[in-house]
Amino acid sequence: MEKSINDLEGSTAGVSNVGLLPAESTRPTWGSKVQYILAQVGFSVGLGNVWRFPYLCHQNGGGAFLLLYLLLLLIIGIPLFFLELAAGQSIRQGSIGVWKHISPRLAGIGFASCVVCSFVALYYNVIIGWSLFYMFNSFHYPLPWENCPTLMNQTQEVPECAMSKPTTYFWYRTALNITNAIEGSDMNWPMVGCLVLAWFLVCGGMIKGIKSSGKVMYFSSVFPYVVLLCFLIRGLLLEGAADGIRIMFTPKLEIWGNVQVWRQAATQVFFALGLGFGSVIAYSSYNDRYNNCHFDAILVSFINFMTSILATLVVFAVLGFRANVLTETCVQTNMDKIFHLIHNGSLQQDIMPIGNLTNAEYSPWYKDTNSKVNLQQFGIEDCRVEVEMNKGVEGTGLAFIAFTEAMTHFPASPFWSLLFFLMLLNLGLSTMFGNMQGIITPLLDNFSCLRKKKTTFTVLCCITGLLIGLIFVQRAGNYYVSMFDDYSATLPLIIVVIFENIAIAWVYGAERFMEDIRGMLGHRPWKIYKYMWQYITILGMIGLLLASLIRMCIEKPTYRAWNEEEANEEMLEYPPWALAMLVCLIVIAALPIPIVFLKHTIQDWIQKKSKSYGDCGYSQGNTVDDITGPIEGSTDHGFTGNGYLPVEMEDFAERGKLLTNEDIDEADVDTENANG
Ligand SMILES: O=C(O)[C@@H]1CCCCN1
Ligand code: NA
Repeated sequence: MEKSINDLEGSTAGVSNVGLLPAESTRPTWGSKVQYILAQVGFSVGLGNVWRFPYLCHQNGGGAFLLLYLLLLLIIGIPLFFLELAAGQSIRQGSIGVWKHISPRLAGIGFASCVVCSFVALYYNVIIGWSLFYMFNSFHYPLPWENCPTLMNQTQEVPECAMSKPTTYFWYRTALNITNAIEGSDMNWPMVGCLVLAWFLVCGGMIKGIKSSGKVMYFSSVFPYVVLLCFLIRGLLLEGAADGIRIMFTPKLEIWGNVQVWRQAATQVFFALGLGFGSVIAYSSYNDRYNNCHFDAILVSFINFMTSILATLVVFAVLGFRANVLTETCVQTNMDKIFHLIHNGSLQQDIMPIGNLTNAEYSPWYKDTNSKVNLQQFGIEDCRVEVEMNKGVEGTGLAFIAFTEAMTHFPASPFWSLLFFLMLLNLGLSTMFGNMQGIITPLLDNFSCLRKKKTTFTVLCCITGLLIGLIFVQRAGNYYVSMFDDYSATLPLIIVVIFENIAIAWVYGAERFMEDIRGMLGHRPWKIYKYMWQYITILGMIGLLLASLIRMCIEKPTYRAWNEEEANEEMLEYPPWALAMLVCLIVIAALPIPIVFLKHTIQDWIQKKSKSYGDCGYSQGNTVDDITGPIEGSTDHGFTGNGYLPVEMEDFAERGKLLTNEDIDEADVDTENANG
């Protein structure tokens, strides 16, 4: 997709400036609608769908979480996704440009988008690195996570592995070589290598573009679905898979009362669609002006949602299988205990069930017997698939542990494993390209001095990303990934999107925006969107923001750590320095918004002052009008004064709309020169 944009940028020379709207005729457009949709899907569908969504679902009540997610997708996700698509398409600029266009004071929203995007890119590439690590390890037969390694010169298994599972051991010890807590700064050198490779791939993709045309894109977007489907079919054939899926779809409605679950569902909506990243805006800005962006919004959201469901089905099928095995072991252990107790006379012979109990029969038998004889006092416990389902598979490792486990049960397991990690690589890289575009494009647009050294700048970005990314490939790196994932990809996103929403619905004007969209679509979009943007999405997000803030204040933030000695996960509190770091993440991401706002407010104030003192030295950026020429008022949708903006702002909006990025940059430079 990068290629198409770059190509288009190069091919604009042949397009003549017809009519009075130079910006519209010089702006490059996508080669085809399919290409554009694939690019949007490629960016939005990513590791989050197979790695983040299933574990959130698993953590937060399965089916009930799914319903909640769908609800929030419909009332917050789609309206805001539509808003970003429409804004990009009508204003036809990258994230910084769009918000600057609405008001220069709001340009900070674009910078904040860039910061959030960089934070995500930093840890996202680490996950790609993990995938590469697993991919390389898939070339062994049997797979290295199939059996526990033995202690040196002995037949005994490594205790940490024997006490957990080979897949868990491989993840925590072999891949991450994780420390017991977030403290400690040893490097995990094999992972450093994988991260270098991951950044190398991203950098290569960014510089060269995807070489062999659209065909690669068709492949890279279809491939993940084929792999997921194969895995689903294979997964469904495993025993207990149906139970897993049944449990997933059984809504635990009580979680609807938990504000934190709402918060997690909503942030996942933002993360999945890429709201607030700026990449969506950048892509849609290359659209034809009359493209049906409402249809796109619904289509892309739908594909994204279905992908999450598909991935979750696979994960839950596998979890069900795993729970089935665990339950079997549990039943066996307890039956052995009962047998011994009867043998030494502690229990009556008649409670012993006749024949072997299946997993499904055990629990009813247990309940029935327990009401007659207190089995618990003998240390005999209930065994239920539902309970086993929740054991030990939470947090970021879920997909890696669950999937790797599944693959060991397939014939030709290394092949499947390779396929799976190739798929992750595929999903991750296309999203990383979108992310990098979300960082690099607005910066190049905004700082024209960088534009001549685009390649150097791209390489520098990647190297910086790699260097900062080294914190994630320490032995404690996984804990930083969780921290970034929990805090930098959540609260700041909400803040950015709230401001985006306010900027369009209240600064620019929802009615005006609706009219703009009418101009693009040919008909007015459903009226409900207006009310959504004006009230519902904003209130929803403010509620979310408050929920997140309150949680941060009353609840000590914790993280899931691996304890080597106990071979078990435990929740630990962040040390003070980590808390400080976490707060910094949020503050740094949100800071550009007030800074730019203040900068422009103060500048305007100074300008007004100097004007009222009759200072003629200042030219109010009128150079822009000279560039663009007259405005075609009648066919111009919405930007003619209808009282929503203060006059100066409206003026700016009018001018901005008719400019190419280059013009705006020149105008900025001119203004700055004039000011200086
Ligand atoms: O769900 C994902 O993996 C991506 C992350 C970046 C934004 C779009 N969605
Ligand atoms: Na992707």
